Amino acid sequence: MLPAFYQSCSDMLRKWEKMVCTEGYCELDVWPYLVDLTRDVISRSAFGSSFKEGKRIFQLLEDQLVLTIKLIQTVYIPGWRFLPTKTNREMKMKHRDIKESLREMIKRREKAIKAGEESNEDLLDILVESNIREMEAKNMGMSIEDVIEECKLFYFAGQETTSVLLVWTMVLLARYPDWQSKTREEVLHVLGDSKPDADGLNRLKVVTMILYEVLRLYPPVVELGRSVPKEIKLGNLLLPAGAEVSVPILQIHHDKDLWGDDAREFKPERFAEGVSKATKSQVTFLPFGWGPRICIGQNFAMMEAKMAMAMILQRFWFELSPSYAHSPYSRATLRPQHGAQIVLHKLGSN
Ligand code: HEM
Repeated sequence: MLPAFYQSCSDMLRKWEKMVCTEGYCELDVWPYLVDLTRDVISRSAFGSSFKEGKRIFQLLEDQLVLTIKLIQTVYIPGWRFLPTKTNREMKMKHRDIKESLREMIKRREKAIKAGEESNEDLLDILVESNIREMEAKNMGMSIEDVIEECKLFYFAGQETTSVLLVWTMVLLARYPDWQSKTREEVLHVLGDSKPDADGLNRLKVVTMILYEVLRLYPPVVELGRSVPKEIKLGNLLLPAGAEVSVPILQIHHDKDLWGDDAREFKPERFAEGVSKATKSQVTFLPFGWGPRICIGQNFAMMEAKMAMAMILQRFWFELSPSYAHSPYSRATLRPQHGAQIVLHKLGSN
């Protein structure tokens, strides 16, 4: 996955470098760039060589989500979704487009795999390969609908969450210049100005501390929902079957009883000796969830974030713009409501 991370980060940073090249600095809202970056990464990782086509499919999925939210926000009338309204027709057209494009891609991949061509090692190849094996062994496998659902899950679970982590990391490093310098020192010490590799990224201890502290203060997913299928005793609580339980990640991460009086402060040093020391081995840090449904993309996200931050710090120093208004708000994830206006300076300029 590292080449995908590197390629996408380079594409974004090339744009930033162009913007700062005349004056040595520029002001920009980094949020849309970071959203684009993580979208690019997930498209490359899921669709590999068919990256451009994959990106178009993800755009269609995004459009569908916007239309779905629009439908949810209107008055519910039973049977309405079957009427040929403009929104319903648009939804259908997009669904058909996604299905046809994926069907074409899958067919091409199946043909290539059966002809013994080398795997792209992307999500689509893994799905198609395992499907071929299932079909051969049990004569049953995934339908196009199943593949669409898997692609949707990866896209929505893996894209916005990571851009949220990156945007709050930039905001906090801009707000705490000492930590920004410390982090850059480490990056330059470990990686110099060369291309980050897996070994180098794994040695970035301060960057990891920063990312954990950002995930604690601004967890991209603020709460988890769970249904209780059958009655269960949980400590002193008796939860009846059918109950809906919410795990308030944001509140747990900000709880003074669990984290101390400085729970609301940005103190990356609390993670200096890892997560278990910081949490005294209790389940109090759960940005990626916990238990059997824990995020399967957590290592992917951490490596992607390390690559992006290392490459940004190798090239720029940055501060918050006076036009930045701090307003985290939760809309599926914990986003910056008014964007993240940052003044970027080319490293070496004042
Ligand atoms: C900072 C980034 C990320 C955060 C904070 C995050 C957080 C989470 C959380 C809280 C869950 C729910 C766990 C639960 O229900 O207990 C989850 C599930 C999941 N995540 Fe992530 N995630 C991130 C990045 C990613 C990435 C990059 C991918 C894919 C490449 C990914 C794929 C998934 C999938 C497939 C699930 C569903 C797992 C299941 O239901 O078994 N996530 N994630």
